[in-house]
Amino acid sequence: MLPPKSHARTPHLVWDFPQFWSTPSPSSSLQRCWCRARWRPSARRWSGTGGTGWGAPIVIWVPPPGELRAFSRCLGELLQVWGHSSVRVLDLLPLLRALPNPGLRKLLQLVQHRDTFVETQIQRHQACPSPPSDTVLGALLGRNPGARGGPLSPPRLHMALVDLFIGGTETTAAALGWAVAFLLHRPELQARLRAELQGAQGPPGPGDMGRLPLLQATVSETLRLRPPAPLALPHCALRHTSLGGLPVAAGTVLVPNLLAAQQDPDIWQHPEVFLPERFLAPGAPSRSLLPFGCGARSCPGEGLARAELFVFLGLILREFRLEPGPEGLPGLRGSPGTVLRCPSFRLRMVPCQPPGLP
Ligand code: HEM
Repeated sequence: MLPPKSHARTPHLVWDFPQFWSTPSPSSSLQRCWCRARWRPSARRWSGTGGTGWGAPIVIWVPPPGELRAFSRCLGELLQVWGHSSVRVLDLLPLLRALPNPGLRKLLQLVQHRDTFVETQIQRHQACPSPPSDTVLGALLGRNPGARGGPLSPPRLHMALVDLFIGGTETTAAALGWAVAFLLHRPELQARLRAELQGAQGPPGPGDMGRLPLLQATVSETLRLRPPAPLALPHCALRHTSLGGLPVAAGTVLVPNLLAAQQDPDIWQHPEVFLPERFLAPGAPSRSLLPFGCGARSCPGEGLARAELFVFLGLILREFRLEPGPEGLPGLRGSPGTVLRCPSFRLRMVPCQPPGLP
């Protein structure tokens, strides 16, 4: 239901995701917002202090937990309904929008909920007496002199936040779910990963990717075999061109099939098998790995998503042995949709001996 992306370059949001990610916690207002704020029922708002000794206390607005949970549910549902065939078909045959369509009606209700939440957040931030400048919202509002690009106009700001929420939540969560599901099927690989992690100094951080090659390969292989956005986003050709020798007329909507490309037997050996080791072999076709798309409009969240997956998976595997739950091993067939999710499953997380203890 999103309009196809035009390749005419619109001003791109520029900020450094890894930098936000790696800012040390006590001085990061992102952390401050989410971790140090307190809900004050009498005032019906969250407040928190900088608390780092470097300035006056600040008051920040973070939505109450119930509101956040409802928003998170709304995003999950929205992606599900958006991926439904009755809604997807409208991208290809827009005339069908004139006919009654319960899926479309539900989608529009969810979009309304999403927009109200985003708008409320912007207003809360703007009403803040001393808004933090080094949050994503602060940067988009042009309050961070260190961030490139000026303030965004209100509609652009709104859609930029929507893009971040839609693009940045379910995708990464789905990839983490898939990684765990595959590792339940390969306990011996889990043991090798744990050995790699326990041989490293301290818990994994985003800067450790080069030092933990098997963990990094596991993230890549998960993104290859089950790309969370299997059909990326539709793109519209602005002029006549060709692709792989095939003519493409101006106005054609192209839907890249990343799932199929990443299982092309001409490129990947045993393409349907979960084999992180393939990325450790010399000559691995890493350049053909495209879970984030490619080109000028590829995913701007790639650095953040890779860092999140690397760190979260590493922390889980360092501390726990993962074993199947009472229902046995999880299925590995995804349900089609905008985001390729694994079927829900239960597992046992058995604490491991902390590294360094005899
Ligand atoms: C494993 C996690 C993720 C995957 C697999 C993924 C994948 C993708 C893909 C395939 C696209 C479409 C690229 C194209 O059209 O060629 C995309 C677009 C986008 N993603 Fe991600 N993404 C992930 C995480 C994130 C995160 C964490 C964020 C932000 C916090 C994000 C924000 C966006 C945005 C804003 C777009 C639209 C870009 C544009 O229109 O130019 N994504 N993503």
